[in-house]
Amino acid sequence: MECSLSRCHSQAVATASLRKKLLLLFTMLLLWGYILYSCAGFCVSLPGPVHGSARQRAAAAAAAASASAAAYKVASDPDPFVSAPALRPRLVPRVPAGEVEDEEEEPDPPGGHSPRPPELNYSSFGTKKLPQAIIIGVKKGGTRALLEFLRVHPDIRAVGAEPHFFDRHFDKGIEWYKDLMPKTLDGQVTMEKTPSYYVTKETPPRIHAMSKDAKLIVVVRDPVTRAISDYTQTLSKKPDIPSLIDTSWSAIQIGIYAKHLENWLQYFPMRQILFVSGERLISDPAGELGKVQDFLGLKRIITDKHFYFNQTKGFPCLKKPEGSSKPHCLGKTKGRTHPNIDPEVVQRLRDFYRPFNMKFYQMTGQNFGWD
Ligand SMILES: Nc1ncnc2c1ncn2[C@@H]1O[C@H](COP(=O)(O)OS(=O)(=O)O)[C@@H](OP(=O)(O)O)[C@H]1O
Repeated sequence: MECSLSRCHSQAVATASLRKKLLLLFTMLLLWGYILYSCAGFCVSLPGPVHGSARQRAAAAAAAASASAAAYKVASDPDPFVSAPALRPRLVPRVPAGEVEDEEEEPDPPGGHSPRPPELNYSSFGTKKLPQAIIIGVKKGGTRALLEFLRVHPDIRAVGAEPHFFDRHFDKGIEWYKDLMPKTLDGQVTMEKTPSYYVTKETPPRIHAMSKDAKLIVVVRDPVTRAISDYTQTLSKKPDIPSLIDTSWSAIQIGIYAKHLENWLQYFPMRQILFVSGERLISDPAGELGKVQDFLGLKRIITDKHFYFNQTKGFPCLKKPEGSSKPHCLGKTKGRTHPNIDPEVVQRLRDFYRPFNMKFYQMTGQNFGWD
């Protein structure tokens, strides 16, 4: 079909302008799509200005979600504070050494990861990895407090419940274990805590076979107080436990830290094991957390400003976990009132542990001040 020169020209101009408009519209659509895609994942609950790369921001958001989930858990606890158990001086339960210890009383729900509101679910990001760092002990040392405090760090992702893979579920295979872990982005550290690992002979070679570079963290506490804490927990479940000090009782054996350390040193060098003071974790949580962050090769993000001392609970709590404005104390099974133990019994325990403590100080090069 023919057209006049001027008509053809105006048609050509109209087509070109329409093309331009369409191109502009398409570019805008693309841009909006990109912005929406980015925001859907990362913008939902960033707690405040977060600096750094997109990856760091994503990591910060993931940690915020984790901390927030922990706060949800505590908020749903009907009684966040302790109640005094019956006093049972002189009683120490007798349980054969090596018998399976009871579970932590307030793990996260089965399935491992902390409960997390759907809009804060970042689990689709990253990949599951085997842990690079494990809190291996000790039972009643303050392991839950350490893990919950560490979870504030944007570069730490941890499974909430105790997996007990290397001591109880080893037959389930390494893939089962890996599948319990939360997804992580590059540069984030995957962690778990199972306090019974420290005293289980099979565990060091098994962890070594998984990774000879694994970083191991042990929260140690005065073995006398630790034993009483363990006893208090057993008492809360079985009020009729027998009354005797018996050094073969596993709760007493757990406190012979030097003996257990020898097993670990057959597989791991001392530089790969960090000993956290359970006492300082209470008196100076930020100081202990500083050392742990250094050990893990992470920036010191968790500092004094994250903690406050809750007078009612008598323990430090998280002031404002990232992603939440609610303070976060551990639940009622953490920081229980201990029964009054006969001073004679306490003295016997002190005397029993003294030489093992000295050996432990010597092996670690640290004086924990328990005597
Ligand atoms: N911030 C904070 N809040 C509450 N409790 C704290 C805290 N820091 C350390 N602790 C001490 O942790 C003790 C329990 O240790 P674990 O978490 O290792 O216990 S368990 O082995 O997992 O059952 C627990 O022992 P008990 O005092 O005997 O209950 C506490 O003394």
